[in-house]
Amino acid sequence: MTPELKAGDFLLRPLRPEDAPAVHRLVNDWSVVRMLSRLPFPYPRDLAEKWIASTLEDSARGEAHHFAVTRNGTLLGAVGLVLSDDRRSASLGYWASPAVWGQGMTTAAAQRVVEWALQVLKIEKLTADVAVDNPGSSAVLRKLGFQETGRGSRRFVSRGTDCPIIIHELTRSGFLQQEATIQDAPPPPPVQEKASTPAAPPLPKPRTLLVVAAALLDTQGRILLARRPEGKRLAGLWEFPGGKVERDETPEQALIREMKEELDVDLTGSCLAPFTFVSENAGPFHLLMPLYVVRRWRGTPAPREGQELAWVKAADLAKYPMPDPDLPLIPLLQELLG
Ligand SMILES: Nc1nc2c([nH]c(=O)n2[C@@H]2O[C@H](COP(=O)(O)OP(=O)(O)OP(=O)(O)O)[C@@H](O)[C@H]2O)c(=O)[nH]1
Repeated sequence: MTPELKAGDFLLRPLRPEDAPAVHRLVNDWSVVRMLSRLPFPYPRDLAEKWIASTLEDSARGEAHHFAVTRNGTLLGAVGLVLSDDRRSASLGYWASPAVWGQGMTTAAAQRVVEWALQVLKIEKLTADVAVDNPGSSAVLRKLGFQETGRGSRRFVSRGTDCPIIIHELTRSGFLQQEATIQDAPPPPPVQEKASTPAAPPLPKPRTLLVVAAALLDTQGRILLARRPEGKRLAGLWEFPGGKVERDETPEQALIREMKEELDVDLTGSCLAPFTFVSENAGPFHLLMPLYVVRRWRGTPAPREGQELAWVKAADLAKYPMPDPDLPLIPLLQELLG
């Protein structure tokens, strides 16, 4: 199902039947509809209703996810993803009310949907087509890290003719690389007086981030997972509770602090059994994450930071989308608890 996502001031949510008047008013505008290949102009009201109904069916089947972009309850545009049959790639599309053009809304909303698609749906490749006379839309895609991969032509119903288009693509690895480059941009190289052999482009500098996490096990051998809340990096993914080790803290002290802050449980004096660790590229940093197994604690885990909690059987772990670095932990926990 299509979730609710936050992007700054904007709430992205599934479309609803009652959005039809606003969708019709915003799309039935030549400056908007001329850039959307499949829609006629004028745009009839019943098409808005049919489109919204189809987005709900597609979402229930997991074939597409369309989001209404709203601010303070007002619908201002939409962002959509249509998945391929094998669910490994998707095409991205969007439109926005001209009243908010140039304010960064489309970039913010599309960026959030792209992150969600790559991180939560684990999509490998996103594509987007843009009419050549729509440079604003190409600029949005470039800001999201898309690259032009080709040119083509497509029939635009509203214009009654074929129009040249630019095909753009963003791969999951390209997205991760971009995240790393933005956060760890190395200083510019010193200017060289004489050009010798051309220097290889600088590799992003890996910064190792030490994060501790715990697999809290209940008496039935279920593991506690927490879902990262909207607004945090990797929002929507399930992970082992924990957090960054602060300066002057041991990993165990950090774990006790994080468990108190996040779950209001007290691990003081509990057996914190080192189980395994993650050492993986995690985009903007290299993640080093010791994972402890903890079977006893004081208190009942409660979501103190707006996260959702779930007690999950080892066999069901793969049903909960997790950050990529966590994936190798799943079979290890299944072996421990199997
Ligand atoms: N706690 C935890 N973090 C994980 C896991 N897997 C994983 O990639 N991470 C990453 O490790 C980093 C941990 O940072 P965090 O945001 O939880 O740490 P924190 O509680 O100190 O956060 P704060 O800086 O927002 O207060 C995040 O980038 C997170 O995505 C996991 O299983 N558990």
